[in-house]
Amino acid sequence: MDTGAELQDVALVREGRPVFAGLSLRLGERRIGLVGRNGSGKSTLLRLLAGLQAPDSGTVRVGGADVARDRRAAIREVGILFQNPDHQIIFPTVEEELAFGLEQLGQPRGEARAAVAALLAVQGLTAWMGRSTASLSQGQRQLLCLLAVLAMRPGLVLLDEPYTGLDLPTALRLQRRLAGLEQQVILATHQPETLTGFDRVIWLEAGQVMSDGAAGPVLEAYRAEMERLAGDAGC
Ligand SMILES: Nc1ncnc2c1ncn2[C@@H]1O[C@H](COP(=O)(O)OP(=O)(O)OP(=O)(O)O)[C@@H](O)[C@H]1O
Repeated sequence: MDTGAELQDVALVREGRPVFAGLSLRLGERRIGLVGRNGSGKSTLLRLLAGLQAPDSGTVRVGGADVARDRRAAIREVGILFQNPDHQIIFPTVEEELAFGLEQLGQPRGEARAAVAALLAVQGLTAWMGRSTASLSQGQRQLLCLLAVLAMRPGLVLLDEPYTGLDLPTALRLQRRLAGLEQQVILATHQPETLTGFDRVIWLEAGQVMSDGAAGPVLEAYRAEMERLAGDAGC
């Protein structure tokens, strides 16, 4: 069986501007970080991997499936956590939010609800079952979105700026939870320190790979360049 993800010669233009032009990447490591300045293409790369955005040309495969064409496979193979949980949460209660994805995968309602109850119990969050999603704090909403992703048991978990807006204890708890995941993780962030210990880091600049390799040297080069740019801007 194919594992991991692969982009082959991916090109994408948005509003007349090229975002990617011939990007090819084989993504097999268990923990991969994405860094890069605003607009460098991190979120778009995650959306391509989730099959939410189709490339203009080239292919994006996850676990062997063409995720832009095979939506069912994409939902099964890939889970994505957006930066803003408000873009992800659509149901009035925690139970409905968590059960929705499972029902989409074909689980009967009763089974999906039982799976949700079990998932919350493992997290020590049984009290969340009937709770209104609107009553959750930002950090709790972020955790709910992560649980919704994990409930689907995808092989690949994509995380877009998962720590933004979280207080330090909440961010550290989330970081520990993510570190413990058995799945493959690809995480885009402006906080390079959260990628320490990752197997691989890819630095994107204007849709191109500036550097790609072990976390230590890539992050060191990235930080040095960001400091140089800050100096150039006279900050
Ligand atoms: N909805 C959209 N419509 C048109 N162009 C878009 C859209 N979203 C992103 N882009 C363009 O795609 C390019 C890459 O943006 P993307 O959001 O992927 O970058 P990013 O690295 O995630 O940035 P940030 O760090 O600011 O979140 C940018 O040039 C951006 O203007």
